[in-house]
Amino acid sequence: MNESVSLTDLRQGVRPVDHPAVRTGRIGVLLLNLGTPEGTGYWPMRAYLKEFLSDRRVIETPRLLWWPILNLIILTKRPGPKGRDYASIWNNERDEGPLKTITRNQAEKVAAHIRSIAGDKVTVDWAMRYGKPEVRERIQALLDQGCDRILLVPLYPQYAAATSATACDQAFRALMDMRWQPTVRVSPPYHDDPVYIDAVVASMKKELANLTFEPEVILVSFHGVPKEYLLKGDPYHCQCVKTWRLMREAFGWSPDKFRMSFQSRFGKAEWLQPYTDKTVEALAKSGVKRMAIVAPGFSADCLETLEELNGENREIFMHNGGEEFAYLPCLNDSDDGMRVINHIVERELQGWI
Ligand SMILES: C=CC1=C(C)c2cc3[nH]c(cc4nc(cc5[nH]c(cc1n2)c(C)c5CCC(=O)O)C(CCC(=O)O)=C4C)c(C)c3C=C
Ligand SMILES: [Fe+2]
Ligand SMILES: [Fe+2]
Repeated sequence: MNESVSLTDLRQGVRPVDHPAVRTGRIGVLLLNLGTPEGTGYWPMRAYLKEFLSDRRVIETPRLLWWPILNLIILTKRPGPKGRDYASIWNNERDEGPLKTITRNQAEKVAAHIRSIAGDKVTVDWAMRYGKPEVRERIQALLDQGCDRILLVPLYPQYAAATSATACDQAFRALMDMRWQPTVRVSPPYHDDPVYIDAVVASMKKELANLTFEPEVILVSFHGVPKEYLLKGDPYHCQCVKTWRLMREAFGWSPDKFRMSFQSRFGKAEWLQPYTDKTVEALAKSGVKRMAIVAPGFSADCLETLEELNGENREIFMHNGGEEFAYLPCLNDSDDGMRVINHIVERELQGWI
């Protein structure tokens, strides 16, 4: 080793001749979301569903049982109809799913915010657990820019093993091969953070004020998971209930007017209840004529909100006697939404910037 290089030289980028060049000293922030197919045709849909539904954090069924169900049934039958659903919400201008467009916008806005408070030493990027941009590739890009500290930000207010944990697994899998790993922080779930609750409530109030009718019922719908995951100790259910309770208290509505439910059931097993579609149908059949639905568990609008809630559930409501239905959008990259993500990133970077 060349011992003639002083500490000052090292700080200025001078290195002993036998040392490899390494860039250090920067901080990376990586926003993580779920992912979306690369296209709406059969093959991109199949590739997306295969990656998603092969994840053991998502499907906990023993592999020997799951493999034939996935490969022989689901990956044959599901890509076609689901591709058509995606086509109905696709961002044709950018040729991508809305989840991707919105997550990119969120990352750009966080980058501008962090630059305004910390200058130029932080790089903000984004990645998807399934599909592109890949987590491994974006972590490498941060390292290439000299980020030796990385903050991972799973964009899920409520923690679930099937979402937050698997996003982090993917990041840690990338780090597994590295000799010189960056220092890593993970931001916590924010289901009861007052900044998040205030933002969701403020955004809903603005949307409600623009409606031409006053809903008799507001339904707060969260993505479901199999009930078994709750029984095995996943905190997701309780975090959803707490979010709903805090929102309800902020609105001052009673639990029969401000309801909660779980959507997107998949397969035959029991999922968290009450189910959104059954709740919407029951509300309409019980004589409710005007309702609004909101999905605060999604940080960005996507298939599950734009097509399932604003499409399928609207139809269920109208078909069963409902007259007015409003879907209230997710926080997305709105000012209210960015207040939440900026707050989390700024707080979790403390001590680094
Ligand atoms: C089958 C198991 C699934 C579990 C468990 C699950 C949990 C879960 N998912 C989200 C958020 C999203 N899911 C989205 C789509 C989607 N989800 C599943 C299955 C499970 N999700 C599938 C198969 C799909 C693809 C569409 C379909 O074939 O039905 C999306 C939308 C992505 C997009 O591109 O728009 C989101 C977001 C959460 C939050 C969650 C558990 C807490
Ligand atoms: Fe899902
Ligand atoms: Fe619970």
